[in-house]
This record gives sequence, C-alpha cells and structure tokens, in this order.
Amino acid sequence: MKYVLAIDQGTTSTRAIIFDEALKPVATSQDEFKQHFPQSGWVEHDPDDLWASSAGTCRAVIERAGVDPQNIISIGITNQRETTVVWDKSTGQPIYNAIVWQDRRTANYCEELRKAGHSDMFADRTGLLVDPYFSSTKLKWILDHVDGARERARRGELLFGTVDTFLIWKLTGGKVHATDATNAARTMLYDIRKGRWSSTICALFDIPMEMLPEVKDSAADFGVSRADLFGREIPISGVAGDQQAAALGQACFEPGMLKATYGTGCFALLNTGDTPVQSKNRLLTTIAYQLDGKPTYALEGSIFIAGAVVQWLRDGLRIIHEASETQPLAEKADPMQNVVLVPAFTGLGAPYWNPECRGSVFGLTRNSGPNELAKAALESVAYQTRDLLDAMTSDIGSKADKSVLRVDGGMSASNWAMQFLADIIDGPVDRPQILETTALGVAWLAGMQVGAMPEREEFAKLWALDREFAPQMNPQTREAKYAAWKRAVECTLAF
Ligand SMILES: Nc1ncnc2c1ncn2[C@@H]1O[C@H](COP(=O)(O)OP(=O)(O)O)[C@@H](O)[C@H]1O
Ligand SMILES: O=P(O)(O)OC[C@H](O)CO
Repeated sequence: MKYVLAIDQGTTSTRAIIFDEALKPVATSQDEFKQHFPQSGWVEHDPDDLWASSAGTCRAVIERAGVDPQNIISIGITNQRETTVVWDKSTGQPIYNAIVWQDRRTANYCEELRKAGHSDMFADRTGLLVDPYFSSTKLKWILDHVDGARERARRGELLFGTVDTFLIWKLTGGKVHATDATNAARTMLYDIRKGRWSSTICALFDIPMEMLPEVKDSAADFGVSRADLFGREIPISGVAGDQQAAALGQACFEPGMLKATYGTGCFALLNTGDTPVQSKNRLLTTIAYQLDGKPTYALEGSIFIAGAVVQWLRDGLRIIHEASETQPLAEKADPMQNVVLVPAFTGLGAPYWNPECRGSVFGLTRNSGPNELAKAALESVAYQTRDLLDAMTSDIGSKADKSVLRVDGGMSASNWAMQFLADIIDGPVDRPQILETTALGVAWLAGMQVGAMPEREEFAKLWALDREFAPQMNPQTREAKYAAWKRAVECTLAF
C-alpha cells in the first residue's frame, strides 16, 4: 500500500493526516500553537512554531500510522491563507513574526488606497477588495518597519511567502521558493487573469519582485523534503490554500458547484469555471485551483465568525461546556421568542465588509436565556450564509445554490444548524462522510500528481454522502425570519 502525507497548517493548529491510495484517512496528528496579540487588532504567529508544528505532526503521524516512509510517495500542503512571512534567504531565519490574515494593522493604509481611487485597479487585477486581510499590505508593513528590510530585499537577500511557501522552503532545505496559484491569488499582488505577479502593484507598494516566489499549478513538482526529516526524500507535489483545498475535497469541479466550510469562520466558494466573475456585491474573485496551467475561478464569501460564536457561548458566556450542547439547548428554545444575534465580534465580513461594527442581540425578553441564545447563535451562521448565497445569486444571475450546498468543517457536525441552514437558504445541504475535506483535497492533488490517485472524474465519484438536509420551513416563516436578520444587521451597522 502507498500513502500520501497531507499537512494542514491552519490558523490555530496544524494537522498532519496520512491517506492511503484509496483516499481513506489512516492516522492524524494535531498540534496547537501560540497566538500572539502584540496590540489590539494585531495577530501574529512565530514562523518557527509553524514549521516546528508541521515537522512535528508529520513525524508523529508517520509513527502513529506505523507506515514505512518508503511507502509515503508524496506530500501535500494546505494552509491558512494570506498570512505573510519574510525570511533571510541564506539562513532561513524570519525577520519578523508571520502577520496573520486576521491582523488589521494596515487598515488605515487600505483606507488611503481606497480614497486614492485604487480599488478598481485592485479588483480588476487581483479580484480582491482593498482590505488588510490580504498579504500585500502586510508585506509592505514589514518592509517599512523592520530595519534595513527593503534594502536587503532589493539586494535579493530576503524572500516573501505565504505559509505554504515558507514550509516548502523549510522542507526542501532552502532549495525551492514556490507557491501555487490559489495562494498567490490571496496576496493582492497577483494578476489572476494574466497569471503573473503584477509589476504595477509591486511598484505601488515598493515591493522588490525578486522576493516573490515562483507560481505553479496546484498539482506540480515543488521539490523533495530533506532526507533527514522523515527518513527519506519525499516529493512535495500538491499545494493549495485551505479553502480551495476544501472545495477540491468536496469535488466542486463543475461550474455552479458550491461548498461552505464551517470552522472558526465560514468560507463559501462557488466554482465559476474558466471565467473570473467580477462581483457587484463585494464578494471576492479567486482561483479555485489551477491544473495543467489552466486556472478555474471561484467567487468567495468570507464570514469571520461561524463556529467562533459557539466558542463564545462556551468561553465567554459559559452557558455550555461542549459545542455539541448547543443542539439540545436550541431544541428547547421558546418558539414564540425571536432573539436575533449578530456575531459581529470583529466586524462583519462579506458582503458587508465593515471592520468597525460590533456584535449585538435583539429581541430579548424577561424569559430569554441560554436556550434562546444558543438557538440564535446557530441561526446567525445560517443567516450569514444566506447573505453570501444571495450575493452570489445576484452576481451570476441565477440561483447560486441551484444544485446543492456541500458543507464541511467542525460546525457542520451540528444537525440542528445544518437543518436550519437548509431551511433558510431554501435548498438542500449535503454533508459528506469525510469532514476533513481540506486535507483530503490536497492529498488528492499530491497523489494524483505522482500518478497514484485517480483523475478528476474518478475522484469526484468517490465523494460519499453522510446526510442530506432538505428544506422544511414554510416560506412565510423563512422570509419573516430572514427579514428580521436583515433588520438586525442594519441596526448593528448603524449603532
Ligand atoms: N457539534 C457542534 N455544534 C456547533 N458547533 C460546533 C460543533 N462541533 C464543533 N463546532 C464548532 O466548530 C469549530 C471547529 O471547527 P474546525 O473545523 O476544527 O475549525 P478550525 O479549523 O477553524 O479550527 C469550533 O468553533 C466549534 O465551536
Ligand atoms: O486556518 P483556517 O481554517 O481558519 O482558514 C483560514 C483562511 O484560509 C483565511 O483566509
């Protein structure tokens, strides 16, 4: 039996999963690492922690699976996107902490860019909104604030990468400086139509282009891991940003196919085929995957708080001990109360993109308690998803979830939340048997590239349903509930 090792380097933890040739997960290892919050709105990771947790979980999972490294034929890397690392080319030492996608330190600079009228240029070239979320202003910040950094970058001494690129550099012992098109598409430096770094944008930010990685297909040759790491040199042959990898793991290959991943936040991707659709509703245009030099595009909606609202019930309000307790509470909630929770803890993402507003609760009565709040928390995730799907529908001119919404991520385990989601979007919601779709997607890329796994059509047939949630709510109730949500959002934005 041959195996593929998938590294899923996420925002709060790193997972390594070994898949066999039949794409069955054999063993998993997970490691949480430290989050750094040096100032309000700043979020950093120590790049050495990202590397140590990646190498460590890989070694642990190989040991746990009891497989001979000779039989591990390929490595796939999927990663938190946008997070920015700059390191010294000769020593591999980062010159600053990784600035994480959630970090808002460049908000004022982004505002200046918007006021200076650059938004359309960025939208045309990169498909993105001007927002601190993406890598380019984080990279500029490092070049502006670390002593001598820009000069050193000009002399070719420093390299930039998203997390995939940094891990490839470390795994290959500094031999390969590369990324894939899905990660490049999140930097706000990459022209997603022309398929190359934008010299116009690099000039605007004074970013020396020598420090940018080579951009490859998502299934490609990214070099081999150092022999001393895992017992032999293993080819790295699949790379994709985590949300794109999840869309692959969900086999969303056809235009119109749609997935939503419910982890800490929620990211919905709609495959739009070989056409980059420019959103009129503040969604992002991105690359879903790139194979054989051909990009497949997607519309993406990002919600910052999904499962995190359940964490707030647990750690903030302390009305639950376990995420799964939300379901029995929601079932007991008083149906006559209409409590609406807008979880804008860090502002609102798509389609509102308001970083300043904060969360709110409407409709409380003397009898409102944990049951109603738990219900409102789960409901808020469905309402936000409907916001995204309505925006997608308007962008593509036909119902976005015309077939089915495929869901994954930790929160998709909640039957109550998934049923309510189907009710509110008025369409079927399919949950697959394998919820680790992110690792699965990149394992498939890596395995396919080395010829050990099936091509696209065969892989798509392996997707297996765990449960389908069909809409049951009557239309009047649905529209009344959704209208109440829209009013609550309006009030939240106005507050
Ligand atoms: N049964 C459940 N009901 C509701 N939320 C859940 C349930 N199980 C997990 N979650 C939520 O899912 C999230 C974890 O999902 P995961 O995919 O591991 O996230 P991430 O990769 O972002 O860390 C947590 O925020 C948790 O609150
Ligand atoms: O690491 P996750 O799962 O929280 O995903 C983060 C996204 O890639 C950010 O764009």
